[in-house]
Amino acid sequence: MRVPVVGDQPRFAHPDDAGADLTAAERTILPPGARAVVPTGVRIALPSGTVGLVVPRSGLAAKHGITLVNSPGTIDAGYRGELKVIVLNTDAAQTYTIEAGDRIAQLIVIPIPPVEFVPVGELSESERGEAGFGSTGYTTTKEASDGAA
Ligand SMILES: O=c1ccn([C@H]2C[C@H](O)[C@@H](COP(=O)(O)OP(=O)(O)OP(=O)(O)O)O2)c(=O)[nH]1
Ligand SMILES: [Mg+2]
Repeated sequence: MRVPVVGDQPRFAHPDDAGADLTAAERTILPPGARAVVPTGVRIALPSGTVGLVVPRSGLAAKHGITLVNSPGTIDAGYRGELKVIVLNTDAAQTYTIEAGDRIAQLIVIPIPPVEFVPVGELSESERGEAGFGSTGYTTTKEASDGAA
């Protein structure tokens, strides 16, 4: 799939990577617990029938506690504005500084089917039914009776 881009990214670090790296266009200082909307300076035109998902980089998350507030961020195919990354410093003590040019997140492009929501009186039955929110239990030792719905 070819995706028109204005700007010099996103870039795949390896040919078979799912995520293409997005870089910060400006320096951003993140004290503990702070969030910021970081511009990337890039605009793209995703093909109809696809969505872009902005997801965290695991290295930044594991080493510095940097994640995304809205993970995954949704890039609509029709969006032509600048891609922005809403970063969050989850570290309790360390300030983290993003420098211009740093890779701060990655963009995954996936196909999505056309969807139409159709009102009906009743839904079809399924094995799960309405059970959720931990209904199958949490660990091998805790049971489903732990307050799950
Ligand atoms: O991490 C993100 C998330 C979104 N966007 C851009 C692309 C997306 O198509 C648009 C709208 O995003 P979303 O639908 O998540 O935000 P909203 O709050 O629902 O805004 P809107 O009312 O414009 O849909 O903002 C980004 O640049 N980065
Ligand atoms: Mg929206």
